[in-house]
Amino acid sequence: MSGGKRRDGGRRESPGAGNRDSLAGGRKRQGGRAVNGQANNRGRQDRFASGREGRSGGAPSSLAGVPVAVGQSVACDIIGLTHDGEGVGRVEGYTLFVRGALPGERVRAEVGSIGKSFGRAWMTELLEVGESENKGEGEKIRVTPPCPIYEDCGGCQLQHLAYAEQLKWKREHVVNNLRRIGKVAVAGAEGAVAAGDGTLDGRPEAVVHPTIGMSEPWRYRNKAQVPIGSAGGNLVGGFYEKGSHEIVEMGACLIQVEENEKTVRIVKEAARLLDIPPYSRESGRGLLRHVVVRHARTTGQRMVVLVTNGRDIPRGEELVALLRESVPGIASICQNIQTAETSVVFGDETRTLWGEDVIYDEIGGIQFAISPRSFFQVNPEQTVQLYRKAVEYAGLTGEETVIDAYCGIGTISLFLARHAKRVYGVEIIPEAIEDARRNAALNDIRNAEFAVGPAEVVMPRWQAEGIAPDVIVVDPPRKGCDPALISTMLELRPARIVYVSCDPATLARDLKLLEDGGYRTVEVQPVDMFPHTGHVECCVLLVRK
Ligand SMILES: C[S@@+](CC[C@H](N)C(=O)[O-])C[C@H]1O[C@@H](n2cnc3c(N)ncnc32)[C@H](O)[C@@H]1O
Repeated sequence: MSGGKRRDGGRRESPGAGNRDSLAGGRKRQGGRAVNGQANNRGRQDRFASGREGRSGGAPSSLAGVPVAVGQSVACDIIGLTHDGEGVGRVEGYTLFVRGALPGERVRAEVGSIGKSFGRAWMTELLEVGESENKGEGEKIRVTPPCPIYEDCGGCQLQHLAYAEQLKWKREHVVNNLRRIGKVAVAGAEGAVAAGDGTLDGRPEAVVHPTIGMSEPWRYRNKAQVPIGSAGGNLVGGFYEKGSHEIVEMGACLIQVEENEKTVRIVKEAARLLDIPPYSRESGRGLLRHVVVRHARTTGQRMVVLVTNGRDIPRGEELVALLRESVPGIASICQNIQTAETSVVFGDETRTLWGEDVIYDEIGGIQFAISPRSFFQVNPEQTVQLYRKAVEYAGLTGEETVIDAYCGIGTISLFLARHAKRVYGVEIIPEAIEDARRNAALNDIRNAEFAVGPAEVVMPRWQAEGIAPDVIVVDPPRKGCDPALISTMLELRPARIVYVSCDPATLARDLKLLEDGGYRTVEVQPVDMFPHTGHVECCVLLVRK
């Protein structure tokens, strides 16, 4: 498989890489090395033009009171990093988000767009390298991204940041959100008064532990969701270019398990061979929209889901036969029908074209059946760490009643059930609850029961039925918990709440509500479920005051 297309005709230098002395000894001159080719800059400028804040084409290139203009080359100090991996720069007090720059560096950047409160730019030269607090031999902040398509692909944001620094940054990102949005008293937080007795500004401190990372942070994803389109009349499938909906052909993805890479390649080749028309976002025509593949690490089973813009697949039987013949370990071939003009991947209807309607995997000694649309954590190695932490924070003795809200296919519920008297799981996707029930039976777990529906509706019903949980576990999607659910949790008054979150900002917002409602944040464990991306997962323990 070929690598993705490059705009700059080759791998861009990763400035600072290899300059060990300078990292240990603070800032050093780099001699103004150029890092971006002109062609690439133009591509970036196009993308900036579509940004919300400011314009690079058509609109004014300067604004009253803004110290930089579009197209201007400026030197700036980088003082932070956004979760999109952009360096936060300052020019005369004005904020510039600088793509490619890292905290502690001084860079030259070309301004792509400006607005009243901030602008966007891309780094053209590294002027001074940053300083690492990890001063071990050979440790660097900036490293050369190993992925050949990193600069163009929107999937990873932090490959140019050394892995140890990523873990450190993720913890800081969590701390900052808890402090700024959640007003949580975090041990070691700036601006608060630590009394040295475990209190901060008179409040007990929450401890945010170092991020649990991976020893080998590559090839971890067990699920690939690949958009399909066409380029030059050919079917392509790969990734959305950074900041756009243009689909670029991709051969390799270094955070995917190789099995998924191979499965996707076979599906694309088969679709080309059989002339299955790719979907076009612009016209709304064509058939194949997405190829979703999963690989179960412990059983080796593979699943293919063809997301199509309609029910009929021309030469569908031949396609299934080709996949059965060519994909090792294939256990399930499904079709999901999505005809809406939307960026939502799955439609409501899924049917099995061949094999089982699920594949099976195992985490921490528990078996799980996984359906095409069910949520299943994508990094199995780190999932064990996360779930063990959730069980530890739940502090179970075997006598407790536990509610697991947003339970998916019952993963956390079944981990908890081994240590609790009774577990109630609730989840909005019916197939996921079917899986959860099947999974409980598969593992002979009889003290867990599951309900379908919005957690914010089902929990008050349980409350009315007299279910009184000792512990509530929540693991909501990125938008966090529904306010009605938080209110019910506060009324139910469990001794402990364990909050598993994939978004530190919404987590912090919800912790504030829970703290205001009588709970105290005790411990926060960040877990790196998604190395090289800006995402971080957290497991949080709250206790009733
Ligand atoms: C981050 S996943 C967690 C799943 C599960 N705890 C796990 O670890 O596999 C969030 C889950 O919440 C479900 N969900 C989203 N909104 C919901 C709601 N209002 N009520 C119940 N479940 C919801 C999603 O379908 C998804 O399965």
